[in-house]
Amino acid sequence: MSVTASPTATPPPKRVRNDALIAPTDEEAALNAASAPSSSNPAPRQQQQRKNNAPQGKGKRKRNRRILPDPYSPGDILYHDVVDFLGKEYTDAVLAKGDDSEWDAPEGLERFAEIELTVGAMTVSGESLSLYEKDGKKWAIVVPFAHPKDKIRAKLIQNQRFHTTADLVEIVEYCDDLRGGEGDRRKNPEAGCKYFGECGGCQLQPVPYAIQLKHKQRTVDLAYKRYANLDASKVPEILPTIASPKQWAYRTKITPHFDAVPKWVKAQEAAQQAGADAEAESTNTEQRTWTCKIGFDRKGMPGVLDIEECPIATDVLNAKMGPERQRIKETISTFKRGATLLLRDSLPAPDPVPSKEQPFDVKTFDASTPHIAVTNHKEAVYEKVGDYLFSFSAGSFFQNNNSILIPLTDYVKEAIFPPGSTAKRPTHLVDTYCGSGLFGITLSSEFERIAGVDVSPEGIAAAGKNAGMNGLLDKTTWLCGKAEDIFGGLAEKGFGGDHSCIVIDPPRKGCDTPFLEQFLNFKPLTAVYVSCNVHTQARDIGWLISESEVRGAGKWRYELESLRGFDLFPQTAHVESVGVLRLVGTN
Ligand SMILES: C[S@@+](CC[C@H](N)C(=O)[O-])C[C@H]1O[C@@H](n2cnc3c(N)ncnc32)[C@H](O)[C@@H]1O
Repeated sequence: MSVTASPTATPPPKRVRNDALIAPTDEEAALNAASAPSSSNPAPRQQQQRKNNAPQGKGKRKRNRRILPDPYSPGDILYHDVVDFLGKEYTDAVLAKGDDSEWDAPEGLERFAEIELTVGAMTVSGESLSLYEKDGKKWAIVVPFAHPKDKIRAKLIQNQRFHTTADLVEIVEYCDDLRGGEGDRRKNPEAGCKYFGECGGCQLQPVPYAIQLKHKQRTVDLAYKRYANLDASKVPEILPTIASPKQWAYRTKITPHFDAVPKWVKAQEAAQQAGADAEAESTNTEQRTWTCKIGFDRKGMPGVLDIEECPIATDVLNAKMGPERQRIKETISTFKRGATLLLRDSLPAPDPVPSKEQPFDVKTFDASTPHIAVTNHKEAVYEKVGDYLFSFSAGSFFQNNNSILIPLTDYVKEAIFPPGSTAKRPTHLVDTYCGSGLFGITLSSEFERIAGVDVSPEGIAAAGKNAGMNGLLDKTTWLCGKAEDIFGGLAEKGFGGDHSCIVIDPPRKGCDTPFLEQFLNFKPLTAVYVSCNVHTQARDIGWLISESEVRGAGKWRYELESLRGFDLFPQTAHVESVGVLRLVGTN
């Protein structure tokens, strides 16, 4: 749908204000000084508490303007990047002055000014960091879509604490050190994504894949330095990131969204229909168009970026994108609000669907069966992982990169049963945050019994159904509740810490304290913590290691045996981190 209007009919788009990066109170400034990368950080859980308890009153206006980013949030991670880039000695010295000058950008960095920079480093999220120095003051400029050693022109947008965010105007001189990957369109015009530079999605696209993996290894390393609050001797060297077998066309779920027709467009249509504005219109020569855009968020800008294809999505999803876009464009005027589409890659429903009586048999499975795209949130989706078949409703959680699920689940299995180990073998598995049972089911052949827990009733229903489909009902139990609820009923089901292991796979916010407390009471032989947010994982694992030393009082403790990333999200800066915890000493 395309509609014209007078240029004054709607205000120009406003930039989204990033509240996460507004300046802090004096108390918060002191807190943040402590949260910069340092082994003397207070425990992160305490930090959060102290921030919430910050006194109110005097200087309230300033306080309201200057709110610290939440710990582990993108703003907090960027702040750590900026401090590392400028040098902690330097930022500590500025903060020690206590005069708020860390919020005052040096002269020459006025809003909307355009300046030339040479990029010095890359942030964890894949943006560029450039140094600006004036009158002895050091400042960082954060610009997307540029790479170390590039010479760039940037338009300054917002001054923050020790840094300014900016838009990329142009790359004056490319440096190829971190470029030349398959997604670098200058080198491979037919590869990669035509939306790179506008879409907020895949920050690492031009970077060669081997360097993407190294970047993610560094991200895991930095997360543990910044957030684990552990002595370096207790954090193992980060192992190389495990590559995704598919680096393009891997994503099995995409959710493009769109806005409803704006009110000004509807008002104008109504006026035109009524013929009331005929005279005004005849004198109005400048016309403006509104187009229905269906896609993803634009980087650093409000509004939707219209997307016709997404090269990291599977082929079947890209094929479905056209008809779905057409359907929305034809019916856009019926939407009162914007909405999000769902496109999910699935195997066709097996006929008959496997059951407890007739479980899934991988030998009869035809691997060449063409996939389909499911768009209804409630419809069942089918995915195969190794010898197992999974089903879940299209709108519920399942890992989005099927190509790496066998390496991932095999790795978790080997972490629990290291080849050649003479240690006691666990016979029972507790699959916490189990979703539709991915780990419990794929690891089932190694265990006598499996218990899973998830807060989502849909997830737990799917886990039960999947256990049935794969002939595992007799040895599995699935509980709907908070992760910590599982511990209350384990003993009566024959689960004891001395013969159990735990898989922990929480959402981005990580684990709640009651769960971690009860984990230490249960004391499993091994735990494998899988996480899509390495920063909260570092916090939780750091706490478990430190607290186990206190509680174990020299008799037992947990050791962080290994840490590595899995690349579930190629071309993006996200990493799935897997940490293996082993009980040392008497159980
Ligand atoms: C990252 S997903 C992992 C799911 C599953 N392990 C998988 O790989 O498919 C996190 C899961 O945690 C669940 N969850 C979130 N908060 C929870 C809580 N407090 N207790 C238990 N489960 C929770 C969500 O419903 C979701 O299924």
